[in-house]
Amino acid sequence: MSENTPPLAVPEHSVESFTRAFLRELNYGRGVDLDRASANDKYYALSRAVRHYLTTRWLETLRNQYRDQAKTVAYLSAEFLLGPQLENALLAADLEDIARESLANLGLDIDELQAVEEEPGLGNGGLGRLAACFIDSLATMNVPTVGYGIRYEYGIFKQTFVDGKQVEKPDHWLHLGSPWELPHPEYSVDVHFGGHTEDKPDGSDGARTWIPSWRVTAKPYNYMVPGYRNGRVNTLRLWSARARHDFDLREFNAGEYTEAVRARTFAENISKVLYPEDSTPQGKELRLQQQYFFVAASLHDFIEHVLPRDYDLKNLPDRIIWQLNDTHPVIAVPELMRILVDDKGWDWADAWAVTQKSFAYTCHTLLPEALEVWPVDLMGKLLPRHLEIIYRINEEFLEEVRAAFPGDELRVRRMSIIAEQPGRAVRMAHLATVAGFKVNGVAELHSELLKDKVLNDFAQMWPEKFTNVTNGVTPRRFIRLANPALSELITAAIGDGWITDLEQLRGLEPLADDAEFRHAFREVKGANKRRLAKVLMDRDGIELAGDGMVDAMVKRLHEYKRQSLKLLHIVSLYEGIKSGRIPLESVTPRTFVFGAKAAPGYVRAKETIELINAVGRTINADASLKGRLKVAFPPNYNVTLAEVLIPAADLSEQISLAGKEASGTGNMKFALNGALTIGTDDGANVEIRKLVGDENFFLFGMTEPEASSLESRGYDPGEYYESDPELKAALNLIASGHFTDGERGGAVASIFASLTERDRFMALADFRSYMDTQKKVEAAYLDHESWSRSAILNVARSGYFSSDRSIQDYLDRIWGAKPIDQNA
Ligand SMILES: [N-]=[N+]=N[C@]1([C@H](N)O)O[C@H](CO)[C@@H](O)[C@H](O)[C@H]1O
Repeated sequence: MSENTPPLAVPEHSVESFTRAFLRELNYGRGVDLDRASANDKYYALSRAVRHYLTTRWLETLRNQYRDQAKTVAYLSAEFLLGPQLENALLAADLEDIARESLANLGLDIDELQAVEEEPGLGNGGLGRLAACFIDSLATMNVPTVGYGIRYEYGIFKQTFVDGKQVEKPDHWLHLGSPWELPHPEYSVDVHFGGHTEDKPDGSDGARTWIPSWRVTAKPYNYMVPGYRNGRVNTLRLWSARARHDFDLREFNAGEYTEAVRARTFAENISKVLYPEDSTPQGKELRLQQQYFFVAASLHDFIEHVLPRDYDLKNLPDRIIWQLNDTHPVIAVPELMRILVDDKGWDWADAWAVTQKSFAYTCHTLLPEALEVWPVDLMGKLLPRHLEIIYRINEEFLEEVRAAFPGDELRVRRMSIIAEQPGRAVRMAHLATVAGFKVNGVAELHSELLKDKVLNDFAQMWPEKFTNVTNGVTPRRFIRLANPALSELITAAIGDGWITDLEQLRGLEPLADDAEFRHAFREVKGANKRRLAKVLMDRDGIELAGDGMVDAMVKRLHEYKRQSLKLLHIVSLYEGIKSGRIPLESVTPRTFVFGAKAAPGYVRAKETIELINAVGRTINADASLKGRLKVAFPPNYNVTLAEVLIPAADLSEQISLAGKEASGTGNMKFALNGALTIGTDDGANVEIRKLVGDENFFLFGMTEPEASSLESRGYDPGEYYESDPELKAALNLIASGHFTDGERGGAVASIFASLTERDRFMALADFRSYMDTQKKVEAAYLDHESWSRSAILNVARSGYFSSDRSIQDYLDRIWGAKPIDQNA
């Protein structure tokens, strides 16, 4: 900092100074008076006032980062499901009470202003939310970090229900602008596409010249990522696509008005909208454009804008680690090779040596269809130079395979980065595994299955490359912000150290045996249920079963997650009551809460939503059930709703077929908020059960080995349908059109057929075990003391599932970056 730059003063932490900052932003920032200000004006002014308190730390962090040139983690992710920003900024800046009092003095209710915020829905589900939790932990743990992603103009669609069917609405989250982003057009980067390549006569080994045919401008928007009261504010840099020239005057003058703006719309399409698929990639060209767009801009930004001019890129791996969040950013590998060989004139071998030390890859799935492959024609048309580089990487890699496994051409074909069947295509997971120096799964079981099955050939060749880092969630958002009542109870008992050291929750274990604490714990859960009931009534006119069990299943709608199995439980219970098989008074009052978006093109998923709503409508309208059973399916499940729903739950449904859910993170959030889990031994459920204890977890269903051996033996769902009368009765009731005004076709017919004929994810095979375990749940719930005891032990023993612990594992096992104390 040059001597004549006066140090930036941190605003005083007082109601008076906060009020001044708020009014200054309102008057000078928004140009309005308090009595004429709109809700958005007040929300904007409030957000900007809070930003003041964090900006000084932000600038200090950036200044120190340039000064120290410390090793930085660059988290490359096509998705960041950030959630509401204001509440998190207030918490990080320790301004909650000050802001609340300051606004109250002005006759304003801070909760009302917070509700104005449109949450940035820049992600689909677990993968995007994990990225957001991780950058929160990296900042709170003082790790120099930059998150790189895309500033989609339209985030994940808004879900509405019309006659129970999902109807998507565009999520124009920026229509009122966002007070949390700072554009930096001066750091814009040109990103090229298309064209062809030519020899580079005097070039270094492997160098060629790329003649692109078109380009767009990547404009960066910076977002603050504040650490929790530690003086560090890291940066999330999201790129927005712009045409080089917004407007072509020549075209306009020639009267080609549409032509004049064509380039602009074309370019802006790249960051227009998030692809709404979760675990089933869209092979569309625009998707590959999006991936290359943000990756190319990010690499250029760091190498050309962050590193000192004369930085020797040979040392790049000591200065930055590029973490690849799934295969979406893997095109970064040939991009770095292109920069080093074509632009910097390095020899291929030197470039490859640095590239192999610069990237690490996190795989988030086990579903073969979720592994991205790009047809070579499409890659060759859009990124001709990158395809050439991938071919050479593959060539040299297959030489290595042949050397390690002489004569095993089948292995060579299996491992090749280029698939030959059904069409020639680039296997992005193979490219990531060949180039990455570390490959990790996101839960112990997942990482084992990656080594034993999905990437087994690679694990045999490079066993040391494979590791595991079990996912985690940030306790700042998912306990402290989402569940203030529980936070106060915990802090009163063990202090507030748990917020940044979640293992301290262990201190609660003895209190599980304390009747008074159990009572207080139930009071908190009860209050959270009443809060949820009010939100669902105000938001969607939905009623909960008065003071009953809240049984929640909230996650994307996907057949492997088995919302259909949950539905079979509800229908079987209902059928049992209606047929007299189950006495109504023996049924524990229960509300089945669903939250789930289906990818717009995923027909079976949308049919399942339709059927859940149909069953819900019938049950909720059935007076004979005396309100004992309720189905609540609030539309548009997102981070904001999760923060109200999860703290209110008693039972967490984690019922995927074993071997299909890589990890899950909702399961962790529920356990940390005192819900008991009914689940299979899948993903992170296995580690949750191990830590909380079998007696505090409702395990059911086949294990992964049992499921895969049933599959290999040939699974016939019809056998289960025929042999289990309760199952048959439930399926037949659905098929009869009972829930669909007699309609037996459409969703009813296709779901009945898919479950009784194919049932790829074996819902019918696990039905009996699930039903029997649900009976254990009912019995256990009747004993409130033992239930609360188990719930408290779930909280106390789930500290491991903090994303801070995940980040420490990444630091220890993969990154080698170090926390840098800002205040040192
Ligand atoms: N894509 N993807 N993968 C997922 C989730 N659907 O986003 O990533 C999440 C984050 O790793 C996992 O918890 C989850 O099991 C997995 O299916």
